[in-house]
Amino acid sequence: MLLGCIGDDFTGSSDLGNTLVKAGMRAVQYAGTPAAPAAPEVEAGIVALKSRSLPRAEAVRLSLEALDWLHAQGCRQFLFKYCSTFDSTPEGNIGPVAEALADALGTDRVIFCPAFPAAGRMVFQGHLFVGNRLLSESGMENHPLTPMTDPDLRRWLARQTARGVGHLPADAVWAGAAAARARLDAEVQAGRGLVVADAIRDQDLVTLGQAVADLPLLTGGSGIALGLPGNFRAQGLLSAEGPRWRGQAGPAAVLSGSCSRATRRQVAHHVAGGAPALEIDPEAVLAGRASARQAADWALAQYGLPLVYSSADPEAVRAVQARHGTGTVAARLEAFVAETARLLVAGGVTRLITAGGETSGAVVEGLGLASLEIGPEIDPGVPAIRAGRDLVLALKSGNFGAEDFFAKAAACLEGAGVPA
Ligand SMILES: Nc1ncnc2c1ncn2[C@@H]1O[C@H](COP(=O)(O)OP(=O)(O)OP(=O)(O)O)[C@@H](O)[C@H]1O
Ligand SMILES: O=C(O)[C@@H](O)C(=O)CO
Repeated sequence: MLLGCIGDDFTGSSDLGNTLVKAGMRAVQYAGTPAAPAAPEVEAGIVALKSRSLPRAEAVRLSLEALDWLHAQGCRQFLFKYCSTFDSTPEGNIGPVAEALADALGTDRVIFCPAFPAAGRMVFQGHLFVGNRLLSESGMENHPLTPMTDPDLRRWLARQTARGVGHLPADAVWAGAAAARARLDAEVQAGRGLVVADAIRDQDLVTLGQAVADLPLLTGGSGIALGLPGNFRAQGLLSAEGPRWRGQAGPAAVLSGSCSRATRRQVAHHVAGGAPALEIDPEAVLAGRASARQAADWALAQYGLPLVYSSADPEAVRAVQARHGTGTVAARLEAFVAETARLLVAGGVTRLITAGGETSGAVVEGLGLASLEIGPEIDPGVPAIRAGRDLVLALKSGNFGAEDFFAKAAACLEGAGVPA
């Protein structure tokens, strides 16, 4: 294993796997830190944690445990993957985890770059944009767990750490890898070792990857990995064969707990197209009036692509959270969706599509899946995944995917459009 990655959620980790596989690296995603060694052919290992919304001491502990395992697999470089919308609270976890990893690896310089231009995320003048809106006006200000109310990443990161936060501006990145590196080193000299880097195009991310090729740690969204396979290839370290993947026939279903704008549009599109859809009322789950058994039985009885969803608009989410507490609602809905997934797979579903990072994490953990082989891209940031002999998955980040994502994913998982 060459590259060791730690993802702070499950969909984000598969997004990173997608970037690496597209660039020709063999990537496997692990659900938590594995107990056993990795298979020898794995070139990039991604330990997916569900650490984005945990108390920060726990997020740090889990991340360091993952680092130890990746280190033991022989990794030469490490990447901490967080969300392209920098999802975190003023308490963390991005700053504290990055600091702990940097200390463990003995480095005093770390770049932070969530840019993912293909999904419309760009960093300029230290500010994060989603499409042509600032992060704080993109809908992310209403996120159920990590509302992002400040688009200035330097200011947001500074709230999470006592260390100096610096900036690597776009003009230094555009001047090439050597200039970008010189600017990074200058920031470190000035006492600002945690450096937010601008990037608005894929090429900027490749340049950044080249600029930090010799550093043990980098952090960012999946885009920050764009240049890394090239770095390893230039050293003759990658297999010429590249990744392999095969599709899977059989019944399919969609589970969505994501309340993000893109998911809500996908749910609306699916429903408007007349596909079978079952809305889950969180109040009914909390009161024990809706059960996973009922939801799974309903889905297993449908023709076409059934969708079970609790996705709701921000007002409805806030109302239920105010009545029961954010953590309680999330925990109960995630347990519900995990149990539904178990029953669906036990009932014969072989293609499972999940929407939402926390939701997908709950499903993968609930199904007890240990390692996921990353396959071809369905939509930017979302790959097809093989999770076992008969089970394939698509774990969709809340804000990713076109309107017809669910149907498209079901077709891709079956093998449509996938090179033999
Ligand atoms: N109707 C609802 N009311 C309140 N909370 C909900 C509702 N439906 C889902 N949730 C909870 O909201 C959270 C949504 O987070 P999740 O990470 O799954 O989606 P997301 O934030 O859109 O995705 P991502 O993290 O990939 O951006 C989950 O904890 C989920 O259980
Ligand atoms: O980076 C992203 O936007 C995604 O991979 C993700 O982490 C969303 O949860």
